[in-house]
Amino acid sequence: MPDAIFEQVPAPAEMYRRMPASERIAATVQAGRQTIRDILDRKDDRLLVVVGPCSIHDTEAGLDYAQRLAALADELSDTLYVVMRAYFEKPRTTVGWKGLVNDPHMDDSCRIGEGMARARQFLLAVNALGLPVATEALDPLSPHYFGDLISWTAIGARTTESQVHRELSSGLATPVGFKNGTDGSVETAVNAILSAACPHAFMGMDQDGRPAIVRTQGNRYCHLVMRGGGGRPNYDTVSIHLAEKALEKHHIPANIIVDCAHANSWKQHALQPVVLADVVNQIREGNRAIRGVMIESFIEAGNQPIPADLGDLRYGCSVTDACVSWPTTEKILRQAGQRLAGRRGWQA
Ligand SMILES: O=C[C@H](O)[C@H](O)COP(=O)(O)O
Ligand SMILES: C=C(OP(=O)(O)O)C(=O)O
Repeated sequence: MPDAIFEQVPAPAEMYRRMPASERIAATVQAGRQTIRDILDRKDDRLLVVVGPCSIHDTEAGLDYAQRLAALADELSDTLYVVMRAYFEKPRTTVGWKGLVNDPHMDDSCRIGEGMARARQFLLAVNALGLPVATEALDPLSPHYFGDLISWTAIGARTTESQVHRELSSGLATPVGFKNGTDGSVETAVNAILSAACPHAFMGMDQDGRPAIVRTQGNRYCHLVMRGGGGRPNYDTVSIHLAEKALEKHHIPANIIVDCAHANSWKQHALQPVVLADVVNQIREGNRAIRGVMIESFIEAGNQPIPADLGDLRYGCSVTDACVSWPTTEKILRQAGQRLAGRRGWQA
């Protein structure tokens, strides 16, 4: 037995009963998943844009952001397919706040049951706006609690090499983007895509919270997310070209999403617009592999440490990685939309 203390939390089925998804919400999720599959299958030539805060710590500010984003998504829907980034679980390099699910009160009380419920409530509210949502799957049990409300999943750079996350991805109902490793290794993500495409059997839990053997069918909508690493970005033309070749070598569709943040911008939020503009240029120049981009954005630019008194938190400002502000987000997405407008069929 592990040397640990166990506290019970409600089973996923109980949370579904308390917070069910309406038909309209379920339709938003399904439409989100199908549109992303169509983008990956090159049946839809819009650019997928996964954009939103590095992490959700204040659901009120998160919803304020979602309302702004829903309007912008509508405005740009001819050329961009916008999905909100809503990350509730943060993989840390060493230690730090692990996100709303793990510690919803940001005080190390780690009321994980409450965190699951708050994440679910938030996802219901965002999907109710007609805005589909993307998240990172970190804890293998979390998708049981709110996976029905997610349209796109990321596996992070720190877990792309993990068998547990590859198995999990093989059974997710969403397209899954595997990040390249923190050392910049694309091979790690290629191996993850190959693994997750296959059926797996592993230990997990059912919706009633009972231990269960999980048997999956394999997920054929896994793809590569380039986020830079090993001390350098990898969104440049040559790196993208080499990644395409690595995918083709393994007969994997050459579908790439470029993360404009993280090592691609040396975690400097002010560089994300530069990366985005470069990627849009590559697409205008004829690149067909880049199907989407990721941007870390919130209401206020930058980030802030978590203060001892949470009353001192700055509204709408990230408590994890630095984000571009809302005005910058509007500006750069409108520019991307304009630069890609009239180019329908460029990727088909
Ligand atoms: O996107 C978020 C961070 O880059 C990731 O969680 C690692 O953060 P850390 O290095 O501050 O722990
Ligand atoms: C942790 C993240 O990214 P990465 O796994 O690329 O570091 C993230 O997108 O929040």
